[in-house]
Amino acid sequence: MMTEQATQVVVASHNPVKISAAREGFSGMFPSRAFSFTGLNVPSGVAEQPMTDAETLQGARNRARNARQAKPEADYWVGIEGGVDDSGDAMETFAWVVVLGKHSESAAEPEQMGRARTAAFFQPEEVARLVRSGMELGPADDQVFGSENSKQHSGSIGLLTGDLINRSAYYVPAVIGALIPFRNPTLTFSQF
Ligand SMILES: O=P(O)(O)OP(=O)(O)OP(=O)(O)OC[C@H]1O[C@@H](n2cnc3c(O)ncnc32)[C@H](O)[C@@H]1O
Repeated sequence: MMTEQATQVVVASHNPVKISAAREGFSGMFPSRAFSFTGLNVPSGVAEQPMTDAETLQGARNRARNARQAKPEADYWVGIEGGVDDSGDAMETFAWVVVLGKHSESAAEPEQMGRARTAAFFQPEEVARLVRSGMELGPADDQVFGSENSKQHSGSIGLLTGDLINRSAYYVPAVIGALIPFRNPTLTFSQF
């Protein structure tokens, strides 16, 4: 009997919160399929701390594309980029998720892709001030909360909610959202 090969998903990061969010999102959307997940460090092509919505989306897209270039034999490539936007009256925090599917052989076939953004929340001024002065959000959180490497555990959202929602759980709905075009292949979603 032939054993079915697991569908290979490359997550463009070694951050365990991103890999576990991808795992939950894919298995939730496609419960009957077997997946294997690999983390891969690739350039995001944007600043270490993206400061606008557009830069954050660009980082997620670049990560997914660079992962596809580095591991073309996989089936899906996932770029997750956390960012902030300080253009309003306070510093908003969110992340973008971009999922790319296998390139079709035919040039006429559009690229398979999906994107979604997390919900947003606002940083307290104590953290925002440090980020405005050039610190990344992860280290700024650690300084304010006295934590260590929180970006790979609770994340900002976990520190601010007493872990009611941690960074991984916070990313799961956006991974699910980015998989909508793959779950609805007969519908048309715009390219980006
Ligand atoms: O190894 P990579 O994949 O780069 O993981 P990262 O945690 O550095 O993540 P990002 O590049 O996506 O995020 C840019 C910076 O913003 C921080 N950040 C973004 N969203 C965050 C969140 O929800 N909680 C904690 N830190 C966050 C992050 O830790 C970085 O310092």
